Amino acid sequence: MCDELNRILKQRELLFGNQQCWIINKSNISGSGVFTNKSYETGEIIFRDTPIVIGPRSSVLPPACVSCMKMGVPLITCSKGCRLPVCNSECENTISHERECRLLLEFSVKKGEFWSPLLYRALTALRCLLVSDEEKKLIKCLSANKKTNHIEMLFLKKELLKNFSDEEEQFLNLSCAVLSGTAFETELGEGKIKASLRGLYPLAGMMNHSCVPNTQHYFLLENNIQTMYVVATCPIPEGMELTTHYSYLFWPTIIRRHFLFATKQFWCTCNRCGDPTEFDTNLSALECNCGGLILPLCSIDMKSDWKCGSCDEVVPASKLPFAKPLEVLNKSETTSGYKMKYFSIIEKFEQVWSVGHKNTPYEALTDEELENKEKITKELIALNNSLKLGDSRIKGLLSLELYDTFKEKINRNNFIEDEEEIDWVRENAKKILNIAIE
Ligand SMILES: C[S@@+](CC[C@H](N)C(=O)[O-])C[C@H]1O[C@@H](n2cnc3c(N)ncnc32)[C@H](O)[C@@H]1O
Repeated sequence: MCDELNRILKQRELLFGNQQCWIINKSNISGSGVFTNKSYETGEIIFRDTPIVIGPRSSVLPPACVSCMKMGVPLITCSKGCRLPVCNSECENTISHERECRLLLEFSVKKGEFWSPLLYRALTALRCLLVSDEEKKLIKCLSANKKTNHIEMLFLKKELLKNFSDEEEQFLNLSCAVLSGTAFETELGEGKIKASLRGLYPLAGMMNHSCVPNTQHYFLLENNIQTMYVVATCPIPEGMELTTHYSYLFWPTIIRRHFLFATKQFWCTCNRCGDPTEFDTNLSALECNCGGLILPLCSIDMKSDWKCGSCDEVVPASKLPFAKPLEVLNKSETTSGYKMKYFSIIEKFEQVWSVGHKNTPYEALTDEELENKEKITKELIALNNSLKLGDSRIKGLLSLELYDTFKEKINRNNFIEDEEEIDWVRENAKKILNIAIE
């Protein structure tokens, strides 16, 4: 399997002019993974990847033109009867749309006056039928979600009158499972109005998950291809496995692990998940009535007791507020009366993203509010560092917020403790986010 993958991926890479500095090998984390062939510095690009297919996500989201993927423009129904939304006749006549349009017509799309949201949501899976034979082989090598009964198949069957052949049906089912197991979310569009898409990036899709990943990625539209760049977030020695993350990294262990299980069907056992204190950040802790912190005795055993580090109170798993951990995400107070320390972290993030923006622009802030924004932004950057997340995207965004806070302080001639820090923070944001900053 690794040999076949290396061969096809290498050929693909040459097609896009990259130089191979990675290899697919057996992984100690799970199955196969991507390994480096040389060492990398923080911020260095490791590889570029291009999607086998890209298109709408299967969930309910505002639609975009299926050709140019523009959102927020009036959409019309393709006049040839495929019932997909396009924004004008030019988009209706692109080569890529004509191919999928023809395919849909071959399967006899049910008649209808308007474009079909169901076909729109199933389109990315359907596009898998149109890829080259070599790319079909690649799809067959990628990790598939174990779930069956894919919603896209239901949508297609509802909107098409003709049946798929057994071979087509099997490949479509597999494509749905691979999309759900391996696709990356991405956005296309200008300004704030962006279409939410998913793309099957075969090399990046071979990277295993870690809650302390050593890479992050960003997308650039190059020659009309939504290209993914995978970058080192810390120094990576030659031969090391490259890891990415499939869950939000500031969630506490119990939530990350349940999320990974719900979406990708595995229980993560990385170093961070195995450490009840999450590298001394206590991000997972519950606040005890005595003022101490309650932590799991074994953080990778979902049946483990939890214990307060100050008063030694033991909370059995059955009394924990996590009967349904993912529901905890929507509540600030947990049902059993214990508050999660994590909620104070969410509050801080919310403050950082809102103060200085929208209803409270920088000019309207009091000096005290400005100081507070600086303080909590620095706290969150420190938390990023304690969690060993290196030059993560969040650190880049936080650095940008801190830089804007410093700029406002300079405008006001307010005291700045460490003037060199301003340049350092600006350079950090620039480097991590790959953007120009004045
Ligand atoms: C995108 S694939 C990664 C490549 C995969 N290892 C392979 O051999 O095809 C994702 C799947 O790999 C496995 N996986 C990834 N990271 C993992 C981890 N940290 N622990 C356990 N399994 C993991 C899970 O089965 C997951 O659904």
